[in-house]
Amino acid sequence: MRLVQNMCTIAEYPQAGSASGDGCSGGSSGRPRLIKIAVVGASGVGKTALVVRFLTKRFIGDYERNAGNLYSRQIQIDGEMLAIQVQDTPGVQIHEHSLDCNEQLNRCIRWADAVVIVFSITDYKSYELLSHLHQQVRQLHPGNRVPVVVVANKADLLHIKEVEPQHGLQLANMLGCTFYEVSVSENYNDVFNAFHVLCKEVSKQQITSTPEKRRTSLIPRPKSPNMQDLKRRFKQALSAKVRTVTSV
Ligand SMILES: Nc1nc2c(ncn2[C@@H]2O[C@H](COP(=O)(O)OP(=O)(O)OP(=O)(O)O)[C@@H](O)[C@H]2O)c(=O)[nH]1
Repeated sequence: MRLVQNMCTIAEYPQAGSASGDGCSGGSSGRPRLIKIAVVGASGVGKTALVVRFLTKRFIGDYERNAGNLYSRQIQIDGEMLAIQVQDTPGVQIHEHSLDCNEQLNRCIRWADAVVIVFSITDYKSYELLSHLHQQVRQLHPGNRVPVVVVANKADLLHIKEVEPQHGLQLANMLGCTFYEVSVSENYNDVFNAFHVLCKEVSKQQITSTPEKRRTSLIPRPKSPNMQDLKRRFKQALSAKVRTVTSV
């Protein structure tokens, strides 16, 4: 859902595509490194609430349907300032046993360095979407282990739960994802931790795959010139020249 109230603390970008596309700007240019995160899941599971909570620490319960907004924030991780962009996405649905993914959602997933898949413990259908969404992420990033975090939201509504949090954990483990059970409405720390862990993982990946690092690990360093050898060769060349001159 989209925020009804105007959030001036958050820089909002008009289009996901307008952001720097390499996912690793900054570094040598002095700008903070960029980490792009897409938040996906069924409608009404609390995606916007989660993003807003992470960005502003506040829980705002009044939303209208989300058209897909991009927000940004800078956070410090392990002493390094990182620019985080979070893409909120419209809710997805299952259509005849397969994911009803529109091009906008696919674009967001392709754009992202990491993905948060959200479901609500009060909505079994949103839980069923989890493995479909995970598969979609893997398909859109072939050969690339994009970090994925699974967030089970609305933990404060245990009395109307349709999914055992334990089942969410088991499925996330099976898919190789980190799992967080949170209540966006009641707890900021769990929300922050989920994003923090994700950012750390992406950051680690970016650092180990920067061109400079790759180049230095692949290309052997040229040997430093051996001065003794150079002197010997210079002497040889000189004496050959002297020999030629005296023979003339
Ligand atoms: N009780 C409770 N309500 C929550 C929590 N998180 C979100 N909500 C409520 O759930 C409703 C849906 O939240 P949104 O953040 O708009 O959900 P969404 O996934 O962005 O929805 P779409 O835009 O339709 O995709 C809102 O009324 C929120 O106030 C939570 O942790 N606990």
